[in-house]
Amino acid sequence: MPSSSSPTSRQSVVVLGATGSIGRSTLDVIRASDGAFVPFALSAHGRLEELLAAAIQYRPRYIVASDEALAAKFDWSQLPAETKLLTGTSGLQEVSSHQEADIVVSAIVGRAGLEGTFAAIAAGKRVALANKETLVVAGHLATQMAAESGAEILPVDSEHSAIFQALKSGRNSDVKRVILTASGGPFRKFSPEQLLKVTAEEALDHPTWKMGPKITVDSATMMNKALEIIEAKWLFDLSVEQIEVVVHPQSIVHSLVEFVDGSVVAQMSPPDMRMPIQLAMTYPQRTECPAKALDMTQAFSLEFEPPDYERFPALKLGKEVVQRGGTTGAVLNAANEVAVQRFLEGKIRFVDIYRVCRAILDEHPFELSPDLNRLLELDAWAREESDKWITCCLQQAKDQACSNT
Ligand SMILES: NC(=O)C1=CN([C@@H]2O[C@H](COP(=O)(O)OP(=O)(O)OC[C@H]3O[C@@H](n4cnc5c(N)ncnc54)[C@H](OP(=O)(O)O)[C@@H]3O)[C@@H](O)[C@H]2O)C=CC1
Ligand SMILES: CC(=O)[C@@H](O)[C@H](O)COP(=O)(O)O
Ligand SMILES: [Mn+2]
Repeated sequence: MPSSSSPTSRQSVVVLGATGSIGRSTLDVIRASDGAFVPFALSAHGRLEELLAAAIQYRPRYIVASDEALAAKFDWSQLPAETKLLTGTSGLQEVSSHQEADIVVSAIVGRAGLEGTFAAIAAGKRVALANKETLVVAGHLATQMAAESGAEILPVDSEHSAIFQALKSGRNSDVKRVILTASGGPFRKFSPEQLLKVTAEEALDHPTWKMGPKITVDSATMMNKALEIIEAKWLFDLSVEQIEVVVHPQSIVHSLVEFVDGSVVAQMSPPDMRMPIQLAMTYPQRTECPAKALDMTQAFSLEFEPPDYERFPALKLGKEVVQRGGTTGAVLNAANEVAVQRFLEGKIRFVDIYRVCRAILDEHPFELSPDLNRLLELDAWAREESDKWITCCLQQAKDQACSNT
């Protein structure tokens, strides 16, 4: 069979978060697939004009406007007759578990991605998972449910896609460790003093990837790599000792796997998410991709350096959460989502993002075996506590106590 062959039958694709960075790249992949993939349902939250335009272009069976209040005010008169409008979380769940949906691309950002992803897992779908927060918050429940339902969780996150590919070189029992690459973000070379003053605009200027604002700030704090350590644990059933991080500023080597014989297998491609998105959809097949391949006729260099845990303390939280488990992932994720948002609003400093996460993790009522309801309760609790902590810190800053630390 030629390597550029398309999947044998048409696959109906649900794109949760179709208006985001991953969502738009997914639509590119679908467009380039020559009909091998067809959009079955598309969701959006705030960008309803874009959702409507996509409905007119792709004529999916469903669109989901997840913000019910916004959806109620929007003019849907141009919606094609064959496309049905659903709203809210129940709409996300309905399309993700629909019997005619083959693949669910989970590309909503943050905890908001959980309900749709869990519905897809429960229904036994192929889940092309970009929403790493599902595994950070509830990795033990998601993987257990997938084992029961027969759902396949295929990584979209570039590092995890690389590990998934490199693991094919040997037996899982012969893996010594996986090494996640990190770009180091825009502040890789900044001093602690410089980090005190960085702006949201600077944090949003990622050196190698164009992504949504939340993950871009996570890359700048290196919280993204902490979340990816947790994600790797659940995707590949690894112990904390088996996960390492190396800084690789070019974002060409997407990650590496070291086997017990000392051989290290890496996956390389230019930084373009369409490649891992497509692979998660076509696997085990590989097909031609709209993303460019590496040009090995040109000179280029690859650098690697150890991460600096002092300047980027958020990175330590990944291993801590893998070690402690239980409720820590849900609490860390919620505190981080709030802190990133407040940083983007100019309410707290860049360095305060870690401080909020540390404080809320330390004060939370730890439990070892929470169910999903309890995790979502703690998510809400951690959001409230994070905002209280920030308010208190801002109050103290007025007396210099916060800004001098
Ligand atoms: N971008 C990337 O290259 C990578 C992203 N990821 C992960 O993929 C996920 C998406 O990231 P990215 O595409 O960058 O993010 P974006 O911010 O670009 O897009 C987020 C998407 O989620 C939707 N959304 C936002 N809030 C809600 C909500 N409360 N309920 C339902 N939908 C909502 C948005 O809708 P709308 O725009 O209409 O408001 C949008 O479609 C994240 O989990 C991220 O960590 C992982 C690896 C790489
Ligand atoms: C594209 C992707 O997978 C992102 O998660 C990316 O890795 C972020 O870059 P950092 O390595 O800077 O976190
Ligand atoms: Mn990544």
